[in-house]
Amino acid sequence: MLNYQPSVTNSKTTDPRFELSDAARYFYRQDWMVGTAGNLSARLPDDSFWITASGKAKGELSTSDFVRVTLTGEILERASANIKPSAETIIHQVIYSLFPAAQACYHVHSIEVNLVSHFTEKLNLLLPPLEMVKGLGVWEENPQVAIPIFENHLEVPQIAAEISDRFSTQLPQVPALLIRNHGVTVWADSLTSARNYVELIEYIFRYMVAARQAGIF
Ligand SMILES: CSCCC(=O)C(=O)COP(=O)(O)O
Ligand SMILES: [Zn+2]
Repeated sequence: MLNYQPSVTNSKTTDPRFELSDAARYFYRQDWMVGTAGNLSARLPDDSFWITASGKAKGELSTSDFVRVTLTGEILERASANIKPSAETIIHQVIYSLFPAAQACYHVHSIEVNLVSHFTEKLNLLLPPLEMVKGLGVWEENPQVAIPIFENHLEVPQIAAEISDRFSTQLPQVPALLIRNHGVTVWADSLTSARNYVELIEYIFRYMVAARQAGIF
């Protein structure tokens, strides 16, 4: 008997839009991608990337809710002409251009991100020296790790330009950045790692909010 594998199985393993949709549904259920908030992308071997279309409910994405764009933002593929790439695509372009190893870039909005973004007025937010920081790639005893913070300008290209300018001269210690009153963006060398980074960062932010309430940090 022929061992028939339906083609959908094959495309599910090779087309990152399935994993991006699953991740978005998971983040939605955590309250980190409420409504249409946030955007996710995955880089392809030709350096183009699939990104969530703008204004789509992130808890119920399908493969037609993505746009394939180049590193300069040119649209290559979409289900129909009225589907637009995320309004924040230019931030993903900057991340993929600055970090050639990045294969995925995830941006979510949680309550904790917005709370901790007020814990300092400086350009960097010091993270507590938790064991969890190792999951972000810093294997040090008592790590002193800070996450860069950017202002939430109305014009997204201005946010992207400030990220590009700052990171061109000073690389971040961890693959993550905060936009004040807005959200967090992480990048990683795989979709699985990007999902883990979001979870780790969200854990650290939850800890920071709870610790501040308890007068610890
Ligand atoms: C309701 S969230 C406002 C826009 C935003 O910050 C975001 O992450 C979602 O924008 P998109 O265009 O990617 O849907
Ligand atoms: Zn956003």
